[in-house]
Amino acid sequence: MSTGRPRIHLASRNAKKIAEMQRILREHAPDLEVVGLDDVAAYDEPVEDQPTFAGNALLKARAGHAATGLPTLADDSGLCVDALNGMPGVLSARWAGPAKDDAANNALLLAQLADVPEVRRGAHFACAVAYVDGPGEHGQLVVEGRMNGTVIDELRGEGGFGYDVLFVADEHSEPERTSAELDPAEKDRVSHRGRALREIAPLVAARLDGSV
Ligand SMILES: O=P(O)(O)OP(=O)(O)OP(=O)(O)OC[C@H]1O[C@@H](n2cnc3c(O)ncnc32)[C@H](O)[C@@H]1O
Ligand SMILES: [Mg+2]
Repeated sequence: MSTGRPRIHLASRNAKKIAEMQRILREHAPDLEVVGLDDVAAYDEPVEDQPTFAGNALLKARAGHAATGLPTLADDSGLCVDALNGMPGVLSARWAGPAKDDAANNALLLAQLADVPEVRRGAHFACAVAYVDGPGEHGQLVVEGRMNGTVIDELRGEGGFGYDVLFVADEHSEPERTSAELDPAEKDRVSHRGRALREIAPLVAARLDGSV
């Protein structure tokens, strides 16, 4: 049922990512009514085959907009590890195989970094958020956010998702807490996703308002 509020489609299959996106959007664009992939008719979702986060986020947002006719937001994100030349990067979700299993991904990353000393365990999370509401370049917006930190050598914490149990953001290194040990609001404040969504939320709100 329509609430009269501007509606936006969030094209993601990752429930925990969606929860983060919704809570950040709620704070920074409270008027938006968000609908998820489960609320719209099924459509062929694209293969995420682009070399960049921005490229994949745009693929997902374009496909979502084409299928639903709704303004669509999509996030593509991942962990880029210095000692692995930026991998897993855009391959983060499927690092240990097509099952997209967080525990298997973390176990593989830990094994790959087993001999890497702490001083060389730098990494960052990257997030591109794409918004599409029409054809061509002027029907789209893309922003990017980043969170710098370190990959530790054990799993710690119960919150968050994905690689959060292995990652200590620079802002939370003293005392050391992984992203999975932070309150949701603490993670959002420093996270790649929080930064990208806080940048795009007012731009999206203005476009939905018709003021740009
Ligand atoms: O593509 P959608 O349907 O949105 O869902 P997905 O889980 O496949 O999402 P991505 O393709 O963007 O892959 C992102 C992966 O990167 C990791 N990741 C991204 N953001 C993260 C975060 O905030 N904390 C921990 N891991 C994260 C995690 O493994 C995700 O599955
Ligand atoms: Mg994906």
